[in-house]
Amino acid sequence: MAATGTVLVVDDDPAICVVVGEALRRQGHKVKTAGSIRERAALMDSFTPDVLITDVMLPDGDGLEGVADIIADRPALSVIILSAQNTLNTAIRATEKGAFEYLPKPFDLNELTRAVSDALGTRQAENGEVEEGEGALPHDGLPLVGRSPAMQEVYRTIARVLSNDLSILVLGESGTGKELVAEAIHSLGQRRTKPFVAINMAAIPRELIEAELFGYEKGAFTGAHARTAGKFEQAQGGTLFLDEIGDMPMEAQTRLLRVLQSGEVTTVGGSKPVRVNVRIIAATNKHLPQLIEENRFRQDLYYRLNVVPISLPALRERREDVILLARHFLERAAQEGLPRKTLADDATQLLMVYHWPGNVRELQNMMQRLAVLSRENVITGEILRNMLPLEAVPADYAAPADHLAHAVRDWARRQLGVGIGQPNRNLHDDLLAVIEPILLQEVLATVDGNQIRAAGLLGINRNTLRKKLTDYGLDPLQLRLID
Ligand SMILES: Nc1ncnc2c1ncn2[C@@H]1O[C@H](COP(=O)(O)OP(=O)(O)OP(=O)(O)O)[C@@H](O)[C@H]1O
Repeated sequence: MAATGTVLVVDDDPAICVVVGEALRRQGHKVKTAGSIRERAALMDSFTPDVLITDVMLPDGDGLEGVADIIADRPALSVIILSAQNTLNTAIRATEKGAFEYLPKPFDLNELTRAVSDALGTRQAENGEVEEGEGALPHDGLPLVGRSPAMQEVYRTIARVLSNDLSILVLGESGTGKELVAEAIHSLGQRRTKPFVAINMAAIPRELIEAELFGYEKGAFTGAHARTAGKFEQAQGGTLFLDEIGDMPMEAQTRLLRVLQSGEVTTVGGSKPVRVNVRIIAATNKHLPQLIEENRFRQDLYYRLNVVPISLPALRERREDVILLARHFLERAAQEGLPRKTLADDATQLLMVYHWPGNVRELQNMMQRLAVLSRENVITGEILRNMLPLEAVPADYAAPADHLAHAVRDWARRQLGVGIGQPNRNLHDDLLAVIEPILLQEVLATVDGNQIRAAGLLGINRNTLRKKLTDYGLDPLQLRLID
């Protein structure tokens, strides 16, 4: 059985307290939250947590101060430090204070829930409570992976809507995770014990949308053999996810608006309205204001749905998440029993340069394909290139060193072709005369003309650098100005 315990979360950002608190509660932990050192101290008088998660920058001081004393008082307590000051210094300080784990902000919720499970597992193992082989704790944290600033913004908004029923409009290209966000809001929110019902407007014939949404009476149309409840009734008490709302026909929009205003649904062919209580989350990859202008979407419905917008960034706009996601999908495949695969450096490079028109869905499919089909356990750039559709590799893609190698080969062939057989060629020095000044210029410009630092970066001594500058006629002071 997975270890559960008591956790105190200290962070002055209420959104973080809510999201972290909910994720941990879902795993069966008992959680309390505090927003300052003072509140932390007050709570710790009456509540004995197994794990303390604390931010460093708190409104009334440094969250790390006092941690060593707390640990001295309660040796069984595990402390996890969160910090937005992602410096080595903070990490070192956290370790010196005896923290069990240090997580730089923005952090991945899965990583945090895993750290809590690990802390509890270690603690119980030390106390002899865990039987052999039971140490690995499953972590079914939040399904959303990503730690880019854009995703942190998404997490914050999700946290703010969990305790209310405001309508939400999720915007983003296909495959960015709109449905996943809707599911997360439902499963973490106050309606989680009730149904989550999804309907995709683009996947249903236009003439059937109203019957699907609002239900129909027996005999309402050919084939309507019995009264059938629509998605609204099916979602009673829970959440209704209206996917691809931009594809909803105008007539259905009018009817939807009426339902949202009145809170009552009347089936197609029926006359007796039924009261419904559902939270609406709509999603679209279309630009609704444009559709409004073209009279294809009702403005009043737009306002009704767009109470809280959540914009999901395209994957190419948050490249820092690509590798995290790729590893997540490979790990998931491994947990499903497929061979465990890792990514070689040149494979990660390739994943980072690709523009992902199909967003996270495309990345997920690609990783699943690799997990199933590749015979190698380490995925190299070569394997990736062979397995990807041709258009997956941009035509101009090459690692920077490949470009240079190509240019040098080209240069050498030209030089050898022109005047071949001439004695006393000095190709080595000629090549250096082409590339060396460029290297010197770039390095000096980066360090603002500072020759000591430039020599350090180049790995040559300062006198050698000065001599080269003179030989090439380069003025370091002017190089400061190079952009
Ligand atoms: N941040 C994420 N972390 C983990 N998995 C993700 C993430 N975003 C998307 N996915 C996965 O990618 C796939 C596509 O996501 P989803 O269906 O939610 O996208 P969508 O924006 O609703 O797409 P569409 O507009 O085509 O309906 C799903 O399998 C989902 O689980």
